[in-house]
Amino acid sequence: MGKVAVLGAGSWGTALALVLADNKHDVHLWTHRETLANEINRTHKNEKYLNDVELPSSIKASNDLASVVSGAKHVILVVPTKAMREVCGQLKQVLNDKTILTHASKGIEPGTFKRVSEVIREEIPSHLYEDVVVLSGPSHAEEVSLRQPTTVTVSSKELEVAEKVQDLFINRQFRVYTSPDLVGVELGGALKNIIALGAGISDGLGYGDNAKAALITRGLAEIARLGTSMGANPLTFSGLTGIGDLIVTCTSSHSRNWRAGNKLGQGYPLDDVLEQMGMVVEGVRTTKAAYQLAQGQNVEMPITSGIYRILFESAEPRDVVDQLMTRIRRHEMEDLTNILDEKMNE
Ligand SMILES: NC(=O)C1=CN([C@@H]2O[C@H](COP(=O)(O)OP(=O)(O)OC[C@H]3O[C@@H](n4cnc5c(N)ncnc54)[C@H](OP(=O)(O)O)[C@@H]3O)[C@@H](O)[C@H]2O)C=CC1
Ligand SMILES: O=C(CO)COP(=O)(O)O
Repeated sequence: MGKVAVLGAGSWGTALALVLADNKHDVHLWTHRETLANEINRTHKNEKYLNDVELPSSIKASNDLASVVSGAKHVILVVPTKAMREVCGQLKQVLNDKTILTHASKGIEPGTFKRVSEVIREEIPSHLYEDVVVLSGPSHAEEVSLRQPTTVTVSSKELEVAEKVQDLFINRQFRVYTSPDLVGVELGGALKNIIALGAGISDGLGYGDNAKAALITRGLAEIARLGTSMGANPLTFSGLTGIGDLIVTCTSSHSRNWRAGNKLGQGYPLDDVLEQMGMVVEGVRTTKAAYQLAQGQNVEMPITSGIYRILFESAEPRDVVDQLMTRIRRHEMEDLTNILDEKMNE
């Protein structure tokens, strides 16, 4: 099997490195911290991000980006969305061979409203890669690292390239599907983090399963509304990278977005919550991006707007729930049936 470079030794990068090592690839894991690289090579653990999980010695960690990517047929980018431009800037200096670039990050950039694959394409000259692929779906690192059954989807502009990434990762515990809808796959993964913050807030306030089910279904409706306005296929949101990821993130205490929301619902201030997490909470930046996008495109996203007000305008969570519950009466499926009708007539 060939050499694969995984960039980002947080929880998800380390878990994906494990899947690749299980598939007998030659895995080189890059971290920007020399101390962490040394610790992983010495202890075969990544205590901070995946405590207790034993890493095989076939995973070699390093903070030397050039040596990590040298000769790698595949480069997997798994840093937080916020760090993606910076890491791509470093990567383009050291990429020599034409590789397949896959990212597994979930976010949208505030200000530019770019999806992660668009950020990568902007930063890395196209002669350095065959295609940019996204890997997304309901997949907490903690469960993947225990080899518990997990399903994800890969997508790219060229479906054959996504199929190569499917081959790279698929195994008996990690089932990989393909999708031609790159936009829908990336947006589903990014936008579900906003709703997961909301589910955490709801739980933190002491509301029950009814409220959470409402957030998941009405959240999906507004994800599909924004996603479709950006060119996604609405059906993608009923798949693994839409409702699948929404369920896993809104209902699991593994989710950092849910955990952060839960603390907010209990009344802790955002800055304190983020500091205590020590891991990335992508939903915060993506809420800002989605809120701005929705305003610009005139797309109605009441839950996202409410979460934006809690995060950035110090709105009281209970007041926001009250406002959501007393909005003007609507037909439940109004916008989704309109979208589907339009698609059918295309
Ligand atoms: N965890 C999960 O279960 C899943 C996560 N994802 C997505 O994967 C992406 C990464 O998340 P995850 O691994 O969980 O995040 P973590 O917070 O666990 O780890 C992030 C890693 O990125 C590193 N990093 C941060 N900034 C930079 C930088 N400027 N240059 C280089 N490295 C940097 C961090 O290093 P440092 O220690 O120095 O901060 C850390 O090693 C996110 O977009 C997330 O949504 C997707 C599916 C599942
Ligand atoms: O995307 C994830 C699972 O699919 C992980 O979600 P969190 O970033 O909220 O932990």
